[in-house]
Amino acid sequence: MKTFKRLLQFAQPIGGFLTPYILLSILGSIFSVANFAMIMPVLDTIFNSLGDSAKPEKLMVLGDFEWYDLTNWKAYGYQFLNQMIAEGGDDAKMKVLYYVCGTTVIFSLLSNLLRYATARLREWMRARTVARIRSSIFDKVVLMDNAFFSSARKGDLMSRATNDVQAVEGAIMHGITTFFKEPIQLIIFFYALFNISTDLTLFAFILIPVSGGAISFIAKKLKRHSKKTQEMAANLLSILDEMIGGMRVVKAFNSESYMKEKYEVENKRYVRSFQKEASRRELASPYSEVMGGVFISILIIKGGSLVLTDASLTGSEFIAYISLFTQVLNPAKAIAGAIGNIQRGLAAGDRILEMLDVEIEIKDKENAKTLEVFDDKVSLENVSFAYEDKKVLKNINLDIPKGKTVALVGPSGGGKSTLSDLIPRFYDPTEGKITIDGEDVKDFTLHSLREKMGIVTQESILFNDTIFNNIAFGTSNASREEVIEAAKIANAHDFIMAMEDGYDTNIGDRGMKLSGGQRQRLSIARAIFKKPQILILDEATSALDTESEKLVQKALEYLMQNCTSLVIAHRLSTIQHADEIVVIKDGEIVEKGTHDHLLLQKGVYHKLQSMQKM
Ligand SMILES: Nc1ncnc2c1ncn2[C@@H]1O[C@H](COP(=O)(O)OP(=O)(O)OP(=O)(O)O)[C@@H](O)[C@H]1O
Repeated sequence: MKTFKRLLQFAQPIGGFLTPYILLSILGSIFSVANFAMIMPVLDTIFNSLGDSAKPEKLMVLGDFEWYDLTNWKAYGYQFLNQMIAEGGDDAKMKVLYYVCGTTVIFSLLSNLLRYATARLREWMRARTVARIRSSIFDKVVLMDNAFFSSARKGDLMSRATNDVQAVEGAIMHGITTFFKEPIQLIIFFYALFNISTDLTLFAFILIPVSGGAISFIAKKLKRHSKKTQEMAANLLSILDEMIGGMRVVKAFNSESYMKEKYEVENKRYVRSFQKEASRRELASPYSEVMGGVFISILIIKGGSLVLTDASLTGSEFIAYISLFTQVLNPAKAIAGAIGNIQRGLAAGDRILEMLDVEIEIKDKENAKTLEVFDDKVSLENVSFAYEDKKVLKNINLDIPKGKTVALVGPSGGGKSTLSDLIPRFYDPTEGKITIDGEDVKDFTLHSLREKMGIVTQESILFNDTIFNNIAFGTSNASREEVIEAAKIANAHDFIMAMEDGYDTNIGDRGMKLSGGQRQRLSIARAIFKKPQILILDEATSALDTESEKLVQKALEYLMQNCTSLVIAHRLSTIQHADEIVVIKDGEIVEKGTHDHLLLQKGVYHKLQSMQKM
């Protein structure tokens, strides 16, 4: 119930929807009852019991009787029909029949029009609510800490945002119908049934809880199973996602059958789980059908005895009662069917809410300041960092003075990328702090902090969009001149102009239509376009051939002149001119100094240099 309530909050403001929805449902149910009640005059006309009754002493006048007592409405209607018969000629009864059937058609039309209107309202509500859930998920994912993405599988996230949202969609639709519409229908139908026969309806009431108890028992079992099935669907999606992402490797290593097998195993587990769940869910419907059959039979026996022995019920009333009762079963069945669906949706809803509830650790603190200008230096003070339990950086002290270039070098896995991730706060240090001009970076808003930084990573991360939009990424009113200028500095202009649509060429998913070097030059252009004050280059030129590397290197050097830069490089030739070179090994700074100074030391840097020369 808590989950459902929270999901319903996405439907706010719900008042504007519920009032017309409930009103339309009430009206629809009234016309539906009236429609079924018309069977009484039809039967009474055909079986000749109309027109035989003695003339009443005083004619009933509309508005003169209690409107809530349906027997009065029946008497009024019969009085009207009797008059028609009394005043009509030989074919009066036939005319009455036409009249009654015409009215039935009108009632039927009205009740169905109203049903259609409620369905439209419900669909509108559902679409709006689900769109909001989807947006909330996206908004949350955008804000999530990087740490979340290393521990959670992408497929699982995707599955929550697609399959689970779909299941919730079904649950919301059924939920709205079940909680707001069907009970109204049930009340109105039961009101009519009580008016026809109190005895028979009281009797029916005894039977209902028996089936209700059994249905909720099935539903409970269903929920337990559901969560497992959703998780398996997420696994399937994960494997597919991994396979598509790693297609080249899968093919190059002839691992198609390995992947297929992996997928098949998971697919079979999913099917088994799904079947188990479906067989339980589908049980609800035949089960309620059978219960319905048993119900009706028992009612016919009881009602028949009221007609035959007691004579407290007329034949036409009895038939109308039974046909109305079959309609009562519809909302009751809908509720039973919906319980399963709602349980399924709630299990999915739990998974969605779990994701929305993930605590975001890297966020603006209260009263965070805007980082206006950067004047002096970026400092790492006794910084240590661990990915969960794995300590990756140990007690790092480092200054990056304004306008200078500091290079990080060292053996693979030493912690260079991790260190560079701490400055834009992709992660926060586990110990120590990072300051800009003496102030903790945590005191600044994330937006103003990251606004000052340009980052180019080993992997060029591009989006399925035009070249122009990829360079001007995140800026809505970028000028063409500025974009072109950035591309020229990054040595990307020429290859862009050689493409079919120039800057308006779409580069495909993650820039698939470009070569590795072209992708890298675009991400450099993107960083240049931002005119950053602090530049972080993590293997920014690794995917370039020697020729373009030289050109890009020049561009970067030009850029670095005006920037404060932190450069990570494996190829030491690219950072020889850095103001300071910092050697990181196993999470610790082992050497620091200029190129010449470090060579003289004959330590790790010297060793790395000699290895690259070989
Ligand atoms: N998201 C992560 N979760 C857990 N451990 C990680 C994560 N990212 C990196 N590591 C680990 O942290 C250590 C440092 O990694 P990092 O990428 O910072 O090293 P690096 O010096 O940049 O390496 P390379 O030069 O190969 O890029 C490695 O042992 C790596 O396995």
